[in-house]
Amino acid sequence: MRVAILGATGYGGAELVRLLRRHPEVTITAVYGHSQSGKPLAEVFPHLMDVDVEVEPFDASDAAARADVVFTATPAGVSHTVIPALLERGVRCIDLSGDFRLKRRETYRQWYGKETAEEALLARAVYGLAEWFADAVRGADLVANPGCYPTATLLGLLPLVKEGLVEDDDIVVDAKSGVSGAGRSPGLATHFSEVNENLTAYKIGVHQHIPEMEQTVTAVTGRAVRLTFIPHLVPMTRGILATIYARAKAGVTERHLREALVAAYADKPFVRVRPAGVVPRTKDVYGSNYCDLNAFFDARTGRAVVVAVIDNLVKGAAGQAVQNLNMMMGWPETLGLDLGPVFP
Ligand SMILES: NC(=O)C1=CN([C@@H]2O[C@H](COP(=O)(O)OP(=O)(O)OC[C@H]3O[C@@H](n4cnc5c(N)ncnc54)[C@H](OP(=O)(O)O)[C@@H]3O)[C@@H](O)[C@H]2O)C=CC1
Ligand SMILES: CC(=O)N[C@@H](CCC(=O)OP(=O)(O)O)C(=O)O
Repeated sequence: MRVAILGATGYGGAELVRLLRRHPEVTITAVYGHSQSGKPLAEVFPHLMDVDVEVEPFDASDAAARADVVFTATPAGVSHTVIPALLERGVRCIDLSGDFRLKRRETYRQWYGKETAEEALLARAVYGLAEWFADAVRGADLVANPGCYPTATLLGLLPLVKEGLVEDDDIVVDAKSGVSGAGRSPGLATHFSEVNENLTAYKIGVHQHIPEMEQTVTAVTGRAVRLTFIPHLVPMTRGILATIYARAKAGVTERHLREALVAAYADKPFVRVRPAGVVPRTKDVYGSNYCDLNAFFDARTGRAVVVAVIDNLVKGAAGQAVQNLNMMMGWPETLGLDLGPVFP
């Protein structure tokens, strides 16, 4: 299978190269960039020095001639301008950005402050939360790979709301991300001396992942929900930890909560429900496609608590995108993703 990557000079794109070059069914036939076109990829990323490809300017006809599948790992507002031309030429697409995740154009406009695709194309896109929408992903020609925060949050939350173990009206998600979640472009918000030994909440109540999470809870439960979601920037490179709080329904105990997680992910190779009482940590999944989860019950306040961790660049981006490719192609879900976590 011939694949091309647009945005290969970014963190998500580089991580796709790292994973796909070892994938037994895949050949990377082209990598496209933006401002760094013309350079060898190894010059942009010395850790990929044995990958002998040059970064090229993107052209849809060229990509369609050279690839069966194109991954787009571009900033918000870009992929919706290139994917229609690829689909018209019969190329299947997996988009790592937010452009095709929300079903309503107006919602995207409101939360991203940009334009995106026509609603017919948004309807055609399958939301690639692989553990929950496998059947739809199998037949898809356009997959919207989930956001990093929604991946961790939804994997933890969906089993509880689906089984009706918690009230829908008071869900709070407190999430922390490493700085690579902000991408490679330098900026004041990610400047070492301002991030190091610092901890900050940001985009309180206005983060663009809020409608994605709400839309997906509704898709699974049929019920409208409003989530409080507060992201934080943590002075580490990779990793997301989401702590989800919700009022448990009467009679619900930690055993019920954990049983719901175990049942939801019994045959899912990348979700690991930890033994009772064990708190997942970001280093337990670093560099891997795992999401580690556990549920707890705060009996004093009646709150269910779920802790979920992922590597934002793997399960939160490139790893989940490869998982989606495997499912689209009917290959084993784990192909090319046998990555043990790096510890410590
Ligand atoms: N980082 C993460 O943990 C996650 C990221 N995502 C999403 O994935 C996408 C990529 O993220 P990430 O890799 O972190 O971002 P980066 O900023 O690291 O990389 C963005 C890439 O897109 C290219 N690019 C920038 N502008 C344009 C343009 N106008 N047209 C074509 N290409 C362009 C950049 O090229 P150049 O070299 O010129 O800058 C670079 O290759 C984003 O939408 C992000 O929100 C999703 C989940 C997790
Ligand atoms: C730490 C950090 O800044 N994280 C980014 C993650 C954004 C992202 O991945 O964007 P989309 O999924 O919407 O494309 C943020 O919070 O905006």
